Amino acid sequence: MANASLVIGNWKMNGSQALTRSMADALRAAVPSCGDTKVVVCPPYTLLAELTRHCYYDGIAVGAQNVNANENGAHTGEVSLTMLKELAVEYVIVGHSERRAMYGDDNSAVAAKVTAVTQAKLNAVLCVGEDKQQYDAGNTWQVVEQQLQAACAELTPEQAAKLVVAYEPIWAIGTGETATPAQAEEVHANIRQWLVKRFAAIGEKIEILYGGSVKADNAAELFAQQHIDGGLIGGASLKEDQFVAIVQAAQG
Ligand SMILES: O=C[C@H](O)COP(=O)(O)O
Repeated sequence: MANASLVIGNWKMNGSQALTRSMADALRAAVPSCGDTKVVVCPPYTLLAELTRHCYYDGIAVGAQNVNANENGAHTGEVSLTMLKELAVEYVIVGHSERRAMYGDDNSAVAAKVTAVTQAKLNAVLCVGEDKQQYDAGNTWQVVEQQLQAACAELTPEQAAKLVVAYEPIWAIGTGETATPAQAEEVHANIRQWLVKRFAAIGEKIEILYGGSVKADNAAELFAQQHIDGGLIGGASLKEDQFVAIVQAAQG
């Protein structure tokens, strides 16, 4: 049994055709069979086709970092779910804190995206998490609960089966400052309780990932926590050796 069932790399606005190929090769060589751990790589849109060409085999899936909830039409610069599906994308990150803070993804936009992604039968990776000020004020759970409530307001249990939740304390993203395993575990346990209350049996099965400065040297301890089902990895997912080591820590 793996320590963690899902590891997702979020390249953000980084990467190249060359990194796409070398990451695919590194993962293929180091983790030829990912066993119980699913590995997903989310590069920028422009690299999706290249990644699909190199990674389209069991165990490694392709993900996108965002999507437009509309089906098609006059939305200059946007990308639809149909377009992502044509590239064999299986996962879509929704509501990342960087999009919430810089690109206007408020709770209602996030809810529309989660609904659209799960309706299209892709996996929506819903990001939630508090900022430093909210953390210092002791409001972590209040913030996370509000984000969950807003994003899941319209979801049916069938759609919830395609949901993944990523808890990412904003103060730990790209800062090198990580929530301790115990801190993360406490929030994850609350998220699990909330999901079960909201979606009954399906809530037990929704994967809950931790994100925020996960590296090769802290991954195993985080993944060992009861309610941490895997990781959403930023910076370390751009380095082949780091990302492979994190996947191996997930495999146990
Ligand atoms: O999506 C990934 C998260 O924002 C975590 O990023 P990080 O691992 O660079 O802290």
